[in-house]
Amino acid sequence: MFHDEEFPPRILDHVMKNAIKGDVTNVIDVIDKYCWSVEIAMNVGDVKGAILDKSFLEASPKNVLEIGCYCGYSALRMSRLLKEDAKIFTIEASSQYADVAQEIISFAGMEKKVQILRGLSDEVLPTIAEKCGVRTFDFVFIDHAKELYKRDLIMLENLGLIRQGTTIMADNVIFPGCPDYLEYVRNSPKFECTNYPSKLEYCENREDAMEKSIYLP
Ligand SMILES: C[S@@+](CC[C@H](N)C(=O)[O-])C[C@H]1O[C@@H](n2cnc3c(N)ncnc32)[C@H](O)[C@@H]1O
Ligand SMILES: [Mg+2]
Repeated sequence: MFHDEEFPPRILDHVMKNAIKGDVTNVIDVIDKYCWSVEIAMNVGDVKGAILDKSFLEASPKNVLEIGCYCGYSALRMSRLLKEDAKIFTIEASSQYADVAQEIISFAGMEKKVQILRGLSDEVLPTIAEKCGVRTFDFVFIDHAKELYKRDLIMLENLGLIRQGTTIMADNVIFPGCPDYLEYVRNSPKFECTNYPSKLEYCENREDAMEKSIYLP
């Protein structure tokens, strides 16, 4: 259901034909309408997206990291809420998906606000600070392979890429789920956690949730 490799070119084509160039909110709406009515995709979606938006606004971040860009949907959502001098760095392992995301982000006019970093997270993270000129991230959205959430959060800690007060939002903590990540953040005195129950993207009856963890080492 979630790994149709032909979805990204289809959504790109749909956006190009139906969305308004340079209108990021319209691009997001066009993607949501398509995913509700034609086919489901693994974007965070509009329902959990509203939870992401709220946490993002509360954090008011300057440097944002996303792990798992896919077609650029969540990066575009966050880009609408960015402060003037702020930027999103989003890591994507698949070059096919990264190509599509770049086209959609540019179509929406957000290419200066969102930078895609191509490669596997564990290969990108060790050099990200130097490459991107960022010391620490203020907000992190984790939404890639569920079994890697914990590993990559520990990597962010060990590399010193998160600071006192950094907000970490993790998607799909119920479905597909990331039990080892939840166990780690909830039992660590370094994180203050809040769970946001919701539904799986573009589904009305499957439970999912996001987990917010504030880093307080
Ligand atoms: C759920 S999708 C991201 C959805 C996106 N955040 C959104 O809401 O629009 C997960 C993405 O993570 C990518 N991914 C999986 N493992 C990865 C890794 N180790 N490093 C970087 N990207 C990875 C996949 O190729 C896929 O595009
Ligand atoms: Mg997700």
